[in-house]
Order: sequence, then structure tokens, then C-alpha cells
Amino acid sequence: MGVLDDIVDGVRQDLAERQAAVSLDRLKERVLHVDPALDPLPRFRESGVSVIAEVKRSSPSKGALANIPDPAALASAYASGGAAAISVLTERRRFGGSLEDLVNVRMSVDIPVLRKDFIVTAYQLFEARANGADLALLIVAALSDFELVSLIERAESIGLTPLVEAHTEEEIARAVDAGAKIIGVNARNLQTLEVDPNTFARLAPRIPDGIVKIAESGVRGPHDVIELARHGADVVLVGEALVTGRDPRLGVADLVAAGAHPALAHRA
Ligand SMILES: O=P(O)(O)OC[C@@H](O)[C@@H](O)c1c[nH]c2ccccc12
Repeated sequence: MGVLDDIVDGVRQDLAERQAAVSLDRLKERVLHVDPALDPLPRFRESGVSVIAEVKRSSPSKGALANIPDPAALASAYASGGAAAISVLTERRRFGGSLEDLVNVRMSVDIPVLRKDFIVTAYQLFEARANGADLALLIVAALSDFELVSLIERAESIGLTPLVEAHTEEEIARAVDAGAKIIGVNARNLQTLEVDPNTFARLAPRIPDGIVKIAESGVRGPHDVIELARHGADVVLVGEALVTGRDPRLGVADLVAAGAHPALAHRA
């Protein structure tokens, strides 16, 4: 069994506890009363590479990365550095996240917020929206085609924008067929946790025009952003380099600056 299956097992156990505590009907009721979701697409489609900055305490590959006593303060710093959106890891066992982190980040910024988790049921989408998320991650490798299509449709029906993550050519085809409007190419293989820095360059040509292309994982700094821009990235999603870096605001600002000149960068 790969790492992904292990993680999803743990996620299902935690989920069962939350489902016992809060009914789906209760969540649906809460969804009716939250502020409407923000649409991230216009900003993602602007010229230049947008940056999604991630609140990430630890990871299965590296263990503890950063303390992050105040995720809201970190998110505000990211926003003032020019982030287009904030990603919040809400998975508890391996990433040290929580829905509370999501709520705190939501209250501190007015840009779109992504719930980054291992979403396998509609319940988690309602949770995401009830707690203020604007986007939700859907990982192709963790879902059947039927689940993927259903979760995309359900997400959109409650105003959540799905970010559909793929790591192989086949997964990209599945994401496209399922109707994804935003595809994240994860350079990390979630079964082995290895990062292949060429993944985006290799797979981006398989993503049809009109679909937003996000390069995820292993982005270390401005140089990588320029390289990914040359290969057609609209957005980069960065966690580790920002949470372990010196200054989150400046860290984001440097990445944004590197991605700001696509006219030059795209001329591969
Ligand atoms: O910390 P990095 O290497 O910058 O990566 C961020 C993000 O891509 C990574 O956290 C991630 C991508 N897809 C995921 C799915 C689940 C959990 C985490 C992830």
C-alpha cells in the first residue's frame, strides 16, 4: 500500500468522527449562511504567474517544517506579499493542519482560500465551504472517475472552485474528461513522495488551452518560477520554501516578481 492510501485511511477515520459530531444537514445549513465564495479564476488568468502560498506545518516526506503558531498572521503576510490565493492544509495526521486553521486564515485575508486535504466525500466539500474555503483540492489519484465527476459537480454547485490535481499523463486525461477547469500538476508522486522537477514541463503540453495550469510542489524560488512560466504555468503553488524561508511576505513578493513578465518568460 502506498503512502497516499495510508493518508486517505487516516483521513477517513478522522472524517467518521466529525460526521458523528456534525450532521451533513447541519453543515448544509451553515453553508447557506457563509459569505459567498470568491472566484479565483480571473486572477489566475491574468498575465504573469500567480502565486498560491501555502500554510503547511509538516509533511509526510520531511516531518516538521515550521511551527506556525499563528496561521492567520502568516496568511496576511502572504497576502501583503502579493499572493493570489492562500492554500491551507487541513489534514491533521501527516500535515498538522485543521479546519480551525482554515477558519483563522479565512478571517485574516480577502483573497481566495483553498482547502488542501484528501477529499473523498461530498461531506468534506460542505465542510470546506461552511468554513469559508473558496477552492477545494481534488486529487485524481485518490478518486474513481465517478467520484471525481461527482465531486467536481458538487463543489461547483455550492460555489467552490475545484482544483484538480494530477501527477501522470493518464491522470491529466482523467481530470480533463471529468471537466476540470483548473489542473494542478503535482511534481511529487503521492505514492512514493518523490519529487520529479520535470513533471510540469513534461505534462503541461497535455493540458488543453483554456484550462488554468498550476505547478505544484518543489518550487524553491524565483528561478523555478521563471522556468515554470516558460513551460506555460499560470500559477505556482508553494509551501515548504515559504514556511521555512526567512520572511513570508518577501518570499512571496520575490516569486511574484519573477513571474511578472510572462511575455519574456513564455518565449521559450
Ligand atoms: O511544499 P511544497 O513542495 O512547496 O509543495 C506545496 C504543495 O504542492 C504540496 O503541499 C501538495 C501538493 N499536493 C498536495 C496534496 C496533498 C497535500 C499536499 C500537497
